[in-house]
Amino acid sequence: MTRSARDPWREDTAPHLPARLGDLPPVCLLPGDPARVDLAAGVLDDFEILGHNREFRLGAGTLDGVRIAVCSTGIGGPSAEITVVELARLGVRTVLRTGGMGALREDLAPGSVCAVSGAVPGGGAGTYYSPGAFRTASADVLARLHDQAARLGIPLTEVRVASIDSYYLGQGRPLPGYETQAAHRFKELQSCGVDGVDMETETVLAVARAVGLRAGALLVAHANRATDAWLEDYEPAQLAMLRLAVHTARVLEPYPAG
Ligand SMILES: O=P(O)(O)O[C@H]1O[C@H](CO)[C@@H](O)[C@H]1O
Ligand SMILES: O=c1cc[nH]c(=O)[nH]1
Repeated sequence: MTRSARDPWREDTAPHLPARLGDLPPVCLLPGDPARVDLAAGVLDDFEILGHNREFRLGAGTLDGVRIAVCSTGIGGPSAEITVVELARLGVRTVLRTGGMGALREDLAPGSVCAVSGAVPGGGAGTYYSPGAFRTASADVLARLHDQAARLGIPLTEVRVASIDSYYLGQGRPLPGYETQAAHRFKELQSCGVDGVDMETETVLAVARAVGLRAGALLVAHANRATDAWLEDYEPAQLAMLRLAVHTARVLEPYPAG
């Protein structure tokens, strides 16, 4: 069978994600790190890995009988765009990023679990979708995250983020010979009205909106850039975030197609 370069699906199989039409439930969590897909086995029953291709590791499990998928996006906007576009065509209706961030606010200690209300535009691949628009999380996803956090006793802070397709200079980390540029860049980030930085949320929210999906983002602070603190024992914080994510996914009302 000859594939179209413009639309390189092989019948019902996605070009990048290891999945075919009909494989996935309507809700999918989106960690960046493929290893976080395996961690989801700690918060879901009957968890199984469905496939792995490049940075895209895909699994699914259940909570109280509700099936929930987990698919890693890899790092940055380009692979996050691919993930959201292909998940939409595979029949997923709601995506929830479950990622890490660098907090910019001093009071967000490493390990803090944060619900994203929105992301400022301009940081990555999301730029190709509604350029200049502030990216908001779906209101019902945000509301359910707060409900479930209260029910589970997980402290939750609402944040705005910038997603930057550059971990080092773009996030103001100094490199030899680039110290002044990095310091300037860090000040720029501190003054753009956001509480944290990551690398995918903006793209996930922007692309999801464009392809008709409901979307939200839950981020855990892996680091605090204001206090220069780094969380070495990261797994418990990731598990708290994943626990909140799956309980939220379980109670979301179905999101009907366009
Ligand atoms: O932990 P994840 O979800 O990958 O998220 C963060 O960690 C990576 C950088 O180390 C970037 O992907 C960033 O967004
Ligand atoms: O500093 C950080 C930590 C996690 N993720 C990022 O993008 N930056």
